[in-house]
Amino acid sequence: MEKVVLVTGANSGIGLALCERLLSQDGELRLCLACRNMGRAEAAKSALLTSHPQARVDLLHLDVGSARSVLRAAQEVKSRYPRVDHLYLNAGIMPNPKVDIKAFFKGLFSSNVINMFATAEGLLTQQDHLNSDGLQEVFATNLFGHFLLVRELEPLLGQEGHPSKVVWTSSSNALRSAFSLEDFQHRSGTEPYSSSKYASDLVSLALNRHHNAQGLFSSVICPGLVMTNLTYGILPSFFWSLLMPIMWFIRMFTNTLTLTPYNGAEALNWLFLQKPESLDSRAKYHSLTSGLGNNYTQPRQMDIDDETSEALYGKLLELEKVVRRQITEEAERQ
Ligand SMILES: NC(=O)C1=CN([C@@H]2O[C@H](COP(=O)(O)OP(=O)(O)OC[C@H]3O[C@@H](n4cnc5c(N)ncnc54)[C@H](OP(=O)(O)O)[C@@H]3O)[C@@H](O)[C@H]2O)C=CC1
Ligand SMILES: CC(C)CCC[C@@H](C)[C@H]1CC[C@H]2C3=C(CC[C@]12C)[C@@]1(C)CCC(=O)C[C@@H]1CC3
Repeated sequence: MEKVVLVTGANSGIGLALCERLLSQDGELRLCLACRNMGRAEAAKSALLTSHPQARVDLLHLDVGSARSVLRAAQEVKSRYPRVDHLYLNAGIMPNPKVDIKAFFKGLFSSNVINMFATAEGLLTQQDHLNSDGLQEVFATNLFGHFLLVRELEPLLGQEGHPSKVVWTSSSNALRSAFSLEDFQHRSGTEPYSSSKYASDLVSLALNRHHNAQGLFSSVICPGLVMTNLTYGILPSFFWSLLMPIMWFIRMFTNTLTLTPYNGAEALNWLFLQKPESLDSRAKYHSLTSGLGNNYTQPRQMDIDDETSEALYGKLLELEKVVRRQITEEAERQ
């Protein structure tokens, strides 16, 4: 049977580049683009079919920021496919980003300049709000919706003799300093993006602990700094044009400025080819691009521990119960 691959946030940026690369790799794939905007999903499908006319590309309506939409989409997946071989949890948002310009110029002339361009530590804040489920939107989109999707699709992930891979698009901006177990939705801070990405690193570790035996293997990747809708939302394009020469120069000293979605998808594509049992649960797989433009993937140990990972996993299971109850009660009232 052909491999089934589902990609969230597949209609643009790194997700779309991954789809292109996967189809070039394996013409037999059954590729499912899971997107919230069906117009953009159709456009992405047409683009993929232009370069791969024989490809089997399906669309799935999925808003990962809405628990109801996740449950509905998961039902649809179960009715369409007997199993899911690769589940790419790639959709993500960074709403209302603000750059601390003073910190940037201070960092630019310090020994921390490379780390600053790689992680954005101390540079970026966002303004978040509650979504219709009463959850913080960044947490709900980047983390919880994906967690719920994995929970719902468990019967399709890792069947007898067929291990499945779950891959989270995390970030180098996943920082322990932005995350707190007591405030795992990041209600009170100003770095919800960083917190949600750190949480995805923790959840991936917990999924491996709980589900490797059943054949579900979870990994996290960092695509590097890539020019996409997400990054264009951080600064006006005029600023990006000014910054580009600096970024090309910095690329001589650090390999994390991958810049194009194709390069950024390197680690996602690399993981597709690996035996799941050979992967390291505690490593983040980084897409890197050398000064000469060569792409490669490198594992780097994450700053995570079992205790925090297990505690967060427990809290997410609790929250899942609450959200499911809420949805059932609302359905009964209608
Ligand atoms: N660009 C970068 O430098 C980096 C990006 N990342 C991560 O890479 C991932 C992909 O982002 P990138 O390609 O850069 O940015 P894009 O904005 O191009 O892609 C994000 C994708 O996620 C989708 N999406 C957002 N919210 C939802 C939702 N509620 N339900 C379903 N889909 C949704 C978007 O759909 P729509 O078109 O409808 O908005 C879009 O397809 C994200 O997780 C991001 O955090 C990590 C590190 C660096
Ligand atoms: C104010 C300006 C003249 C220059 C600001 C530069 C910053 C916009 C960038 C420096 C490091 C970048 C970075 C990201 C966004 C843009 C920067 C902050 C990310 C946070 C984008 C999303 C990620 O997940 C990781 C990236 C790390 C580096």
